[in-house]
Amino acid sequence: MKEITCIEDLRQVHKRRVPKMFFDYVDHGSYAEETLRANVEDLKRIKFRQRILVDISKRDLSTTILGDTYAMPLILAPVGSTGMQHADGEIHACRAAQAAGIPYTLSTMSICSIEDVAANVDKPFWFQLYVMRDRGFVKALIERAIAAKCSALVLTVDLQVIGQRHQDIKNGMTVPPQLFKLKNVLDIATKPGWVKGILGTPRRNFGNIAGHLPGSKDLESVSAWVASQFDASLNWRDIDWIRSIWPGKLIIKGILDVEDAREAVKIGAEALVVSNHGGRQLDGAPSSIQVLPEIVHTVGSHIEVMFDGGIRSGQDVMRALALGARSCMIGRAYIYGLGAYGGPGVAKAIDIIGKELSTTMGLCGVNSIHEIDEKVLAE
Ligand SMILES: Cc1cc2nc3c(=O)[nH]c(=O)nc-3n(C[C@H](O)[C@H](O)[C@H](O)COP(=O)(O)O)c2cc1C
Ligand SMILES: CCCCC(=O)C(=O)O
Repeated sequence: MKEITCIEDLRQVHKRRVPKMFFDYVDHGSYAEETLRANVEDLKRIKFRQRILVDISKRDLSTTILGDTYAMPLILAPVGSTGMQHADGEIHACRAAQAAGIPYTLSTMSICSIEDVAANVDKPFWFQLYVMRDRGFVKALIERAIAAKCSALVLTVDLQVIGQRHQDIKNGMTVPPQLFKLKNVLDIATKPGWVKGILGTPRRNFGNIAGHLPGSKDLESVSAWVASQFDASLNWRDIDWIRSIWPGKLIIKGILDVEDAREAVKIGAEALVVSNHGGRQLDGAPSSIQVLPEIVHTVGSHIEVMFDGGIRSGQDVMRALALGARSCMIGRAYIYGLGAYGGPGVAKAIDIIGKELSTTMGLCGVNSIHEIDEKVLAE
């Protein structure tokens, strides 16, 4: 891994080592991918203000997230099917996050279940909830997260219907995935390391939602499956119900609009994540960074504002913090590391971003996270 110097290097190795259908699932976005591209490009356009001859010998990346102290303002985002990128991927990613001193969020759509992860890590992790039609099942999921001592509930609110990902349809990324489609068989045959890993674990199907998957002989497109299982009627009034079951910290993920941010404050969420789901849902939505300043300006003193979308470097984290985010989630950046090298690859991704952030702070003349504001940006 010595020659891996940036997240793009991890992406290239991921692409070589993991079957195309799973790499594409990560790398792509919905429809024409305008929002996916805008996330990355709009971040890159933001320029820093270099400052010199400031004592930057004692830089400290530590910060608090929802009152707990972490090594840096970085969170591993919930990513569905992580365990198909690398065997037991969720356990490896969670361990890497905990070793680096940052939070890990387990998706409802994970391969390793809440209980699998809890049994294999030392500290609490966060749980991301998708609200399905079967409310008894949703209640049971929340109760499982409580039993596993999850320390925050991340309620994702931007996927009541799924934005189409063209590549997934072409690749046979159905529920379950069509591994035996001829072009996938030919491709998978060239990825022996991945095959060995996956055959070596019993965890190869969605671990949290057994009973809500198509029968063994049925195949459903992801959109048909989401339409049959997810609750499109979910609305603000349901949050009280979730609150009545979940006693802990609640984070609303998937906010792009100031009015919605105000609602999140009104219902008493502890945090919100400014997010367009990594350009995988509403194509044509603004980039996350475009809407961040106004949301922070409006609700930032009432609720903790987190950010995700397009972060591929520590420079990008600095840009989001400069525009008012308190912390950033990364999705693809750590999954590229996982697909490339498993747990050590996730550790590498976190390390790369942390070092880039530290250097960027130094070159902007800043020593601590709470000093970062728009003064680190060029006019
Ligand atoms: C492959 C993949 C799967 C995802 N699955 C979920 C999920 O299950 N739940 C969720 O809330 N967000 C999910 N997301 C969105 C991420 O949590 C996050 O918002 C997004 O990846 C941030 O953008 P970035 O990848 O540019 O960092 C997924 C993202 C990717 C790339
Ligand atoms: C059915 C949702 C799958 C996970 C997800 O959120 C995503 O692929 O973006």
